[in-house]
Amino acid sequence: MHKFRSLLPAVLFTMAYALVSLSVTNSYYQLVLTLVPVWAVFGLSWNLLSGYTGLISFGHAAFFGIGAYTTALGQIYFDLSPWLLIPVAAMLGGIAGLLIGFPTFRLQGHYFALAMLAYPLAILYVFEWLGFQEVTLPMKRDAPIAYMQFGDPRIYTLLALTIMLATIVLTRIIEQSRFGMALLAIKQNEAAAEAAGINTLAWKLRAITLSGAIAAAIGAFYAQVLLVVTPQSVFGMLVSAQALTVAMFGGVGTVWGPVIGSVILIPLAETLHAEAGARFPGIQGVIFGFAIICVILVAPEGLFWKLRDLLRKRFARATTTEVTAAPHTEQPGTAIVTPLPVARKRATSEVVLEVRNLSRSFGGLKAVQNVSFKLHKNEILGIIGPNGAGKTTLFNLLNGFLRPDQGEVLIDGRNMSGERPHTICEAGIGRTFQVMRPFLRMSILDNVVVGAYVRAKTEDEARKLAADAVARVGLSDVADRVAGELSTKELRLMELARALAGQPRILLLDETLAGLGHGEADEVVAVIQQLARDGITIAIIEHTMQAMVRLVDSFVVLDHGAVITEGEPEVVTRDNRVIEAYLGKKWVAHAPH
Ligand SMILES: Nc1ncnc2c1ncn2[C@@H]1O[C@H](COP(=O)(O)OP(=O)(O)OP(=O)(O)O)[C@@H](O)[C@H]1O
Repeated sequence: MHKFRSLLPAVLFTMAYALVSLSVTNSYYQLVLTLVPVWAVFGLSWNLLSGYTGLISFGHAAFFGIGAYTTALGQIYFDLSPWLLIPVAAMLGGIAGLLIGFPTFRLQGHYFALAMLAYPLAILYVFEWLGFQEVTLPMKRDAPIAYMQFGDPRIYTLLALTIMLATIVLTRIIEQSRFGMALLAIKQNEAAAEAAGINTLAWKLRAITLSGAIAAAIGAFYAQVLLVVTPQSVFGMLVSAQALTVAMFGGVGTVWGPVIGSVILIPLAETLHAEAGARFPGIQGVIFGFAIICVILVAPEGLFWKLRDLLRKRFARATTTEVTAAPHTEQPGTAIVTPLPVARKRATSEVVLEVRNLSRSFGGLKAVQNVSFKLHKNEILGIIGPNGAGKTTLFNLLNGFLRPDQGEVLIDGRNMSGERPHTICEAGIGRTFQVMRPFLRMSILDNVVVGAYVRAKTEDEARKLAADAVARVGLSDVADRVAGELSTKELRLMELARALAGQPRILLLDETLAGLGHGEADEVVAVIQQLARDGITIAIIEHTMQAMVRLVDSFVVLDHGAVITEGEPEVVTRDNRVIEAYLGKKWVAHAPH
């Protein structure tokens, strides 16, 4: 019911648009009315990949053009109906997406955007060499319906609107599913998403396949509307720019963005082209360029988000008095805190994680050298060492962010070194980060849901696991707040909950107490102790020893990438090599023995 209600504005908008377009008789304006939903769908296809994952594509014309030529050539050479050719175009667009995505997703950020630029340009020249400079679709006056060649141009508008509504519904379904959540998580922090068990490459490939299919389908329909296809008009730079501009102008990462962008920009550009195109050729390009500059300056994420933020601020101001007058509720994070110290299951002799001779260098720097240790079930192991000792690099090797140059990581006796982070997460290892990696625009609960997908089969199960994890760290009261508004302590607890939601057997905590005040650190320590009591095995990196001495069962001490000693806290804290590594040689003489 809720899902249906969220589609209501789109349905009402489409119906109103259809009513307006039915009353227009001028064929030029009718064409403009058809082009608005056409470019909106193209923008929606771009949005599905770039708006949700943040991987900007400058080359969506590749898919659009493949679709346009499929329907044109399919009719010329095989006399097939566009009703069949449009789905075929979608399939070819999807395959092209997969083929393009596989090599190109190896690149990040600007490199990805630039590589995407190359595809439509390359295909454009191939089509020119092949002699498809200007392809005119054959006229089929005898079977206009079978060949989608309607005498009444309003039918094209209605068809374009139907495709637009279908794309909006599809995007909405994706948004509210594990697919959409995975894409948003990738956009905000790909490494954190991967560590939380999301197979980022697989989701990105699904996104580009679907995006390519939609772009090709609408390209095929566009060819059918214009009845003539040239390489420039479907593979050209302006076409790719059009997808990007309508989505960026209207708002990225929302179904409304491309629709708003199209409704405003397309009639503007088309009217100017008709009125002044003869005197100022390429005036559309100028309009799109100008629109991009305006958006970047005034509303970098697009009109939709700017308006939404303004409305929210106004609404928040109107309700401030009510909020301050509300009765004081308990502070977040306090409910679960129990006094220290507490009895828990002692570490057993069962080894759950074994590290054997692990090494990793960066150029000439040996960040981790020949490190070996064992982590026993129910143990809390502290990994300490001065700045640059190799602690975080060690965790990155354990959870698959880095491949070791040498050595093995055995989880329950199985060698997992070199596996991808989401696979290691699936095997039962959760982790948090020294520099926190929240998904800032998402609520606490949604942040944690992302971590639950690795275990949950259904959306409901994921929500339940996430709610349990949020309760375990004491954040239930603030679960709906956006992560960007949280304090350091709440963010640390949220990261802990995200790792917990995947029901790990082993947790790797990287400086979870960093940046916390004294009382706050005690609260987080209490949560960690509770997790250990619940049977989770923990390895925790910490810079300072004080907080750790009362928390851990044993230490591994690193210096210059190598283990200098290991053992119980009482022994390790008196070790001369440890004192020397932390305080320097001159302190060794004064150290109590
Ligand atoms: N990706 C990288 N490329 C090059 N050098 C790196 C890289 N990552 C880490 N290093 C270097 O490896 C060494 C170990 O770094 P690491 O971050 O693992 O230490 P750490 O013990 O976690 O330190 P800190 O307590 O300051 O976080 C440092 O000298 C660091 O500069």
